[in-house]
Amino acid sequence: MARLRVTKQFDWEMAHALDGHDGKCHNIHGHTYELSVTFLGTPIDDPGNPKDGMVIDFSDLKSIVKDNIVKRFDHALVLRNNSRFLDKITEDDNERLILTDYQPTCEMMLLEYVEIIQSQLKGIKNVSLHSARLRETKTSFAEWFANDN
Ligand SMILES: Nc1nc2c(c(=O)[nH]1)N=C([C@H](O)[C@H](O)COP(=O)(O)OP(=O)(O)OP(=O)(O)O)CN2
Repeated sequence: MARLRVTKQFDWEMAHALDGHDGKCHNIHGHTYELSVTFLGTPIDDPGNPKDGMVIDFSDLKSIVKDNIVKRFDHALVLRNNSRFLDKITEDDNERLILTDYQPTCEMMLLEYVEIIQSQLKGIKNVSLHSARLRETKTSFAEWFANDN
């Protein structure tokens, strides 16, 4: 059977700061992030199986991303764990403060999301993560492709 790709898109609101950046992005600011995830696989050929004809059920894909990424990052403030803002903002002030051990750029956050998604796919045969795109603004996004890695 032919292999093909299926894609699902998600979005959420999130703030971040790029400490040390030489432009305006060193300030705390927010974006509507859009994550697009594409899976490659062969449709299940098993009449009677509830997933017959699907590479991966869009609903299962939704659960993977919503439960593990969107629920955690939506309306979060993402700061590097040595951010200068940590003198002023704590989890008491902002219950959705997420600290990262990397600079929270579009690229680095996308790498974290790819790792999360891949860990959730372990044990699922016939399908793999093909690519993912994280859009930060109307004109800026980062992309990851399995073939590049
Ligand atoms: N390679 C990266 N460069 C920048 C990142 C990033 O994550 N990776 N992030 C920022 C800022 O956080 C923010 O996204 C601003 O980006 P920019 O595209 O410059 O946004 P603008 O709205 O100013 O751009 P327009 O072209 O006017 O839409 C900066 N760089």
